[in-house]
Amino acid sequence: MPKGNFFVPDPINEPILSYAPGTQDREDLLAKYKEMYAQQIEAPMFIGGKEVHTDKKIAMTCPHDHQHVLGHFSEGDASHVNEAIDAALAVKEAWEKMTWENRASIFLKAADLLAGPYRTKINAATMLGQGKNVHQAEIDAACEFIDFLRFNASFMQELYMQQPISSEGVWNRMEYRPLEGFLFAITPFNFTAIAGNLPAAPAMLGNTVVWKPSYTQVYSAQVIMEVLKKAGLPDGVINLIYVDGPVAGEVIFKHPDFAGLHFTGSTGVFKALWKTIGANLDRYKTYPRIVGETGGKDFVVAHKSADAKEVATGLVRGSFEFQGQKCSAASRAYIPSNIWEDVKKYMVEDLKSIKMGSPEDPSNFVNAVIDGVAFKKISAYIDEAKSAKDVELVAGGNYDDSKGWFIEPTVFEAKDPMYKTMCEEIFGPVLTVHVYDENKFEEILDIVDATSPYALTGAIFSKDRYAVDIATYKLRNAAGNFYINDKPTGAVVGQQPFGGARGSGTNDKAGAMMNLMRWVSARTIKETFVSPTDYRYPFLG
Ligand SMILES: NC(=O)c1ccc[n+]([C@@H]2O[C@H](COP(=O)([O-])OP(=O)(O)OC[C@H]3O[C@@H](n4cnc5c(N)ncnc54)[C@H](O)[C@@H]3O)[C@@H](O)[C@H]2O)c1
Ligand SMILES: N[C@@H](CCC=O)C(=O)O
Repeated sequence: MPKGNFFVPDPINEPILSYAPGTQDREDLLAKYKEMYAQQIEAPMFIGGKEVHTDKKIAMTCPHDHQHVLGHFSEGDASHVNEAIDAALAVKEAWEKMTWENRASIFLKAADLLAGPYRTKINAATMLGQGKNVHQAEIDAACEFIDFLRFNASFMQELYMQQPISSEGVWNRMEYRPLEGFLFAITPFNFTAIAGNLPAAPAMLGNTVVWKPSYTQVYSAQVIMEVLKKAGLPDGVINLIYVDGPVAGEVIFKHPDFAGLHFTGSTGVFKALWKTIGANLDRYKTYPRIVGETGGKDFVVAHKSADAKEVATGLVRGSFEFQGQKCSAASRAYIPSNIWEDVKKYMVEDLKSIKMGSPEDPSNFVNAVIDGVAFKKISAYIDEAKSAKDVELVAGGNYDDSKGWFIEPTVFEAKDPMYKTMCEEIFGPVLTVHVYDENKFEEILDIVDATSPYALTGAIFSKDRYAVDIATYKLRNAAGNFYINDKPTGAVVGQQPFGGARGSGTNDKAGAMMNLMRWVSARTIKETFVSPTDYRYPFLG
């Protein structure tokens, strides 16, 4: 047992490597990419101590080269879900008894493995399987994931230090127990860091987890599991299953030991899961914790005092990095009439210079969208907008799925601020701009606030401080992450804790102590040093 108050190393954000031409880092990463491209892997599920292969093999392909197979993963069924739950419950007691510093140490080691020997592998896997360019892979799969692990260890320590006061003769203590039961982590395709963090954060606090990633993120999920095992994570603490969502849900949400859901994905799926959990409430031993970070329809509003070049740059990066497949991506913009022509000119110039293609060529700013389903959905929005009345195509608008799922960064101008692509989450490289009368700033803020059911991210560009102040107040419920004179993407762990409200989620802020608090159930312990031996009140004599 520990004899000392231990402190984890102070976390600092993992430095982002530049991968500039001529650097060794770039050479190493591209060599790893080529090596992995040429391989074929067989990806098993990880249940308890076992690598589980099944007869049902599903191909993993590259978004930019959809006929190229990276390997196959084994799909499981309800029996594997049950095995994963049993494995999680079997090791629960041993894992929650492990001292917190030993749990922390495993995840800190995983962070160092990712920062060092596994950096190229996790980045290359994310480029190949999810279609990220070098920079987007680096800020996600390496840096953000490393930050989640290191900062969460520090937040865990801080959480444990929150203790009640004690009065004379008494020692009050707060014990942060893991939840009673197992947790279910369901993760999206678009961020390797989120996929890793959703099972890792509750596990760090002593919980055991069943983790179901998106089928289009399995390739990098394998690397995550490899790293966690290499770091010493005991078997059964995180059980990785490749099972269809509804099949997994059918087993998990009926299980009496289901204790919590850590979800990131679309709003529709999250609402359906919440309803299922509600309908099964009487089956559970405890009230399950439900954390979900979901969709967005993220905005950029410019004031008439804004700098047109800054706005255009914020829009190009905020809307089109990773093909707009960020929950935070700018997808609706409100530009005042006095600067629109300049903003348009700069954006069109930038978009003409943008190259689209394979992530293997780091000069390709834009790569392919994730899969055929996304391609069809996004291109249908584009086709509809192209033929809509009062909607003008400003840039892009073409797409091609002959080799990969490529869609040009596309900008529309809509006269109606409530036009469909101003309101609905498209989750692709499509930005719609509404140009407003430069003297109707406050009116446009009301429209921004009322347009969408989401409230994830948003930005105001302005040189006028009164305008910044008004927007910050009027849009206080319209975004969980609000940016002043910056694009609405790229939150950094420890700096901009991330999450939205309204239809965008429970806003438990990934990468903050707030999130960790959802994975513990506190027990208050009062110890009296000298117990009373007379029931009578002293003043009664
Ligand atoms: N707010 C955030 O922090 C955040 C971050 C990343 C992505 N997102 C959102 O995620 C979405 C994109 O990711 P996606 O396409 O992977 O989302 P998705 O909702 O399609 O899938 C997310 C996960 O849910 C699973 N799933 C789907 N239906 C299920 C069911 N019935 N039962 C159980 N599991 C089920 C999927 O297999 C996947 O693992 C966008 O809406 C985006 O805004 C939000
Ligand atoms: N945290 C990321 C978005 C995650 C969702 O896809 C950002 O801030 O851009």
